[in-house]
Amino acid sequence: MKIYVEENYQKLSKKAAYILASQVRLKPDSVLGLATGDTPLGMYRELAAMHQEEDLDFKEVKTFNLDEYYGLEKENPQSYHYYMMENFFKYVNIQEKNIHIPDGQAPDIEEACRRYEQLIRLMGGIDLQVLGIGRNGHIGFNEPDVKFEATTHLVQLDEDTIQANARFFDSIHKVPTQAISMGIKTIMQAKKIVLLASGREKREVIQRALEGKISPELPASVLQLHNDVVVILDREAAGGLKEI
Ligand SMILES: N[C@@H]1[C@@H](O)[C@H](O)[C@@H](COP(=O)(O)O)O[C@@H]1O
Repeated sequence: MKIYVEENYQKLSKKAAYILASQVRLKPDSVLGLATGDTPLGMYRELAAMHQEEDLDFKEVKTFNLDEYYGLEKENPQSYHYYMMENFFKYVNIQEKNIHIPDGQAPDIEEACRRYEQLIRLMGGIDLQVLGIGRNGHIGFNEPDVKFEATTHLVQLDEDTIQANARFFDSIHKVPTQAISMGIKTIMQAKKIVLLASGREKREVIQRALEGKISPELPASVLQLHNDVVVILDREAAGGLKEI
């Protein structure tokens, strides 16, 4: 595991964007696994700027998002579809046919999950997966006590996650209680993983995920078993690490 500690959020975002841009430059038809949440916003802004100013080309890039709320239409401003369009895709030259995000309204969820996994395999697997981390250690929407062997599936969200994400909704009662998420197995099959965490509120969970026991109780701890993980933290998030 390679851990970078950057001075602040802006530098963290630049570092993450630089790693993604290098991946795309080395392999223009890369398959990228993408995350939502507040943490990767700066990285998406940097990548959009690199597209405008340095011709970073997304024409052949394929993307698979980690997760989507269950029950929200794509047009809902709280959906991850909307987030991706508004914060990243509309600023770069990615082709719509190359964008994949779980369908939160799929009539047959199991079939949709199976198809999502098949598509990832068909595209040759994920070259680089970006991850954030939830306060409870979730990655994607893989909540504590998840099965490590799970692939894309319907998830029941934890109370803690619902509370953490309530800030994006008018009221906590509007936060969906379920989501479709890549599973831990899907994530662990990515060739390379980049985990981002910023801020004081991620300090404890980062320490436990990177230096604690590997256990389904803390889903992100499984990353200790992957052989190509880059962790990018700001100083605040790195503050609890003992080995830095
Ligand atoms: N499903 C997403 C995760 O993919 C994300 O990593 C996490 C942390 O979000 P943030 O970056 O806003 O702290 O929250 C959400 O629940």
